[in-house]
Amino acid sequence: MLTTNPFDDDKLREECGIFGIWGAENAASFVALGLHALQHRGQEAAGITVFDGKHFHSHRAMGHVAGNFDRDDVMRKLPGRTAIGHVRYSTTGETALRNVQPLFADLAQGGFAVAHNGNLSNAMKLRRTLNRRGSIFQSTGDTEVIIHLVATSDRGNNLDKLTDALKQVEGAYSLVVLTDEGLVACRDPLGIRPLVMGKLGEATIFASETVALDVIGASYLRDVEPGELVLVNDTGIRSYRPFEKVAPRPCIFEHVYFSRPDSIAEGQSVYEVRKNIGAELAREAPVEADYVVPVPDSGVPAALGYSQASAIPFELGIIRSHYVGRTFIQPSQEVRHLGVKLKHNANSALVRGKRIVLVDDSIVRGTTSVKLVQMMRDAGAREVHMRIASPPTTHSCFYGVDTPERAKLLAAQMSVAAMADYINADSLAFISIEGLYRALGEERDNNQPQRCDACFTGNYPTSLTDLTEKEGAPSLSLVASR
Ligand SMILES: O=P(O)(O)OC[C@H]1O[C@H](OP(=O)(O)OP(=O)(O)O)[C@H](O)[C@@H]1O
Ligand SMILES: NC(=O)CC[C@H](N)C(=O)O
Ligand code: SF4
Ligand SMILES: [Mg+2]
Repeated sequence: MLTTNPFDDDKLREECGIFGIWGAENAASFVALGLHALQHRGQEAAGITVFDGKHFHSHRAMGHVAGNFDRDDVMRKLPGRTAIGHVRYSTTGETALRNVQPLFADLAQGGFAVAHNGNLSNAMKLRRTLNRRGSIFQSTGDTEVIIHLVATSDRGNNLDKLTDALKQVEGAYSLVVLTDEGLVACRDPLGIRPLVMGKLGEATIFASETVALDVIGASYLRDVEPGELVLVNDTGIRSYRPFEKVAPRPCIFEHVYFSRPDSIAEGQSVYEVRKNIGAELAREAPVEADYVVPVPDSGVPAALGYSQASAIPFELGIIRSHYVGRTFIQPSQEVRHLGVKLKHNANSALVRGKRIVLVDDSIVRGTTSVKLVQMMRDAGAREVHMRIASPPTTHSCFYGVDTPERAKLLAAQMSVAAMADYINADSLAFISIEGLYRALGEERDNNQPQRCDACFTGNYPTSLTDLTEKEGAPSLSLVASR
């Protein structure tokens, strides 16, 4: 079967970025710019769908936004005042053109286009049911089940059909949906993935992160609320809350790694939070050293915070090449190792003879840490201490981040002491889950955590129907397995 299941996938990637705009001439150009600012969220493929008042037009392509949506011949074919777009890292369904979003279908009531950030944890089950009822899928991903549920809904208009569909899915979704009734933006009831709303003149904009508003000079209005559907069309902007209200569980990893540091996430500067995490880490896991060295780029703000709180000078002991993509997207373990070497190099003149604290945001497989600790030693560092600005990543994500299966997560296999040995560091420490919440200005409620932190705790905020069916085990075993 060509359909891939997220739990079979061995690659480590990020998530997706979405963007939608209503009411601007050449809407597609704004989407292209917005997607460019969201490129860090997905580098496999990109797509834009526009509605010109009569017809829908789409262009979807493998690769980056630049190189596809900076071409006149492509942009000329995307006319209209309303558009949505997507940058993709696959979580369900292979990296192939048929899975590139926005997905589009001509339904009985008209065209329907959707762009999705997140992952549905019961997509495989829904797909099997829909298949049995005669649905013919064009893609192998999770998102298309939403289209089939809309297509087969007996409700009246697109908004009601969409609501009906979303009540049947489980997991994480931030969506922008385009129909001839308007542009709809929505977040799942737990608000696991982000989605913000902005304004540029008369135009209304939705984007995964505020950096996508900045790039086009739009102002931030507010977050789309968990469980909210916002419909924008020529009659105005209307908000709907069709789901039973539950306590939100936004993804805590957005603050640690995924979002760009210049974004404002849930009202907080991502950069400031990362510095706070570094400062908490310095308090929780101090060490005597000569320099605090960040693992660029993502470790930089936390390292600054660590340095400021510990009064150990911040220095660039590792220089990163800007011409190498993320290590994430390399297909094999061998190439991934090579990727890390290509990407980072020691600043030997600085680190020789020094005691170094290396600060990174996370350890997933350990590939980066093993390489960089050795790189510091080869460059003559006297001691190498590793500090990580998140708790040990012990569990996989099923909500739109492509972490590897549990068995491949270093922290799922060994203790912190064993990990220190494995990466050959003089010491290794991770921030505690409580410290991470403190950096966000909160105290973790252990009975009802304020956020999704499942990759660190195993406390998944939804059922994981597909995983449970695959493993034949109740998902509660995961919840209790911390
Ligand atoms: O333990 P590992 O399996 O090596 O994964 C963890 C590393 O991967 C990410 O960095 P990456 O280099 O992919 O991207 P970045 O440039 O955004 O930091 C993350 O920031 C860690 O450095
Ligand atoms: N990373 C994501 O948000 C991916 C969206 C969707 N699940 C896909 O695989 O295309
Ligand atoms: S499992 Fe981790 S990465 Fe996934 S949504 Fe929860 S906190 Fe975020
Ligand atoms: Mg990194």
